[in-house]
Amino acid sequence: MNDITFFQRFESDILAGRKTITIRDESEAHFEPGQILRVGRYEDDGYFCTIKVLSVTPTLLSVLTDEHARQENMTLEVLRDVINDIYPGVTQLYVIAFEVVSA
Ligand SMILES: CC(=O)Nc1ccn([C@H]2C[C@H](O)[C@@H](CO)O2)c(=O)n1
Repeated sequence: MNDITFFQRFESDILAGRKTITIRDESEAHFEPGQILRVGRYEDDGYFCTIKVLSVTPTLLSVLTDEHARQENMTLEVLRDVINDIYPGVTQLYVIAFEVVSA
C-alpha cells in the first residue's frame, strides 16, 4: 500500500533527485516532517521509492516562484499549467519538500 502517488512521467526526475518538492491541495496537506512515505505511480499504484518528508508549507498559486519551479525541474509557466490541470480553480496549495531515502 502506497502513501502518496506521482504521475509516472515524474518518476525518473524523483529517482534522480531532480524533483525535490511536490505541490498538492488540501487533501494531501496532512503529511508531517519526518514522515517516511511509500511512493507509487498514479497510473498503476506500482511502488517505486520511499521518501522522507522534510517540510509541508502552505502557499498560494499566485506566489509560486522560479525557485519552486527549479525544485520541480520545470519552468514556472509549465508548473502553473500542471497545477491548473490537476487542481482547476484551487488557489490554496501546500509545498511538500522531500528526499528519496530508498528506491
Ligand atoms: C492524484 C494527484 O493529485 N497526483 C499528483 C499531483 C501532483 N503531482 C505533481 C505534479 C507536479 O510536479 C507537482 C505539482 O502538483 O506534483 C503528481 O505527480 N501527482
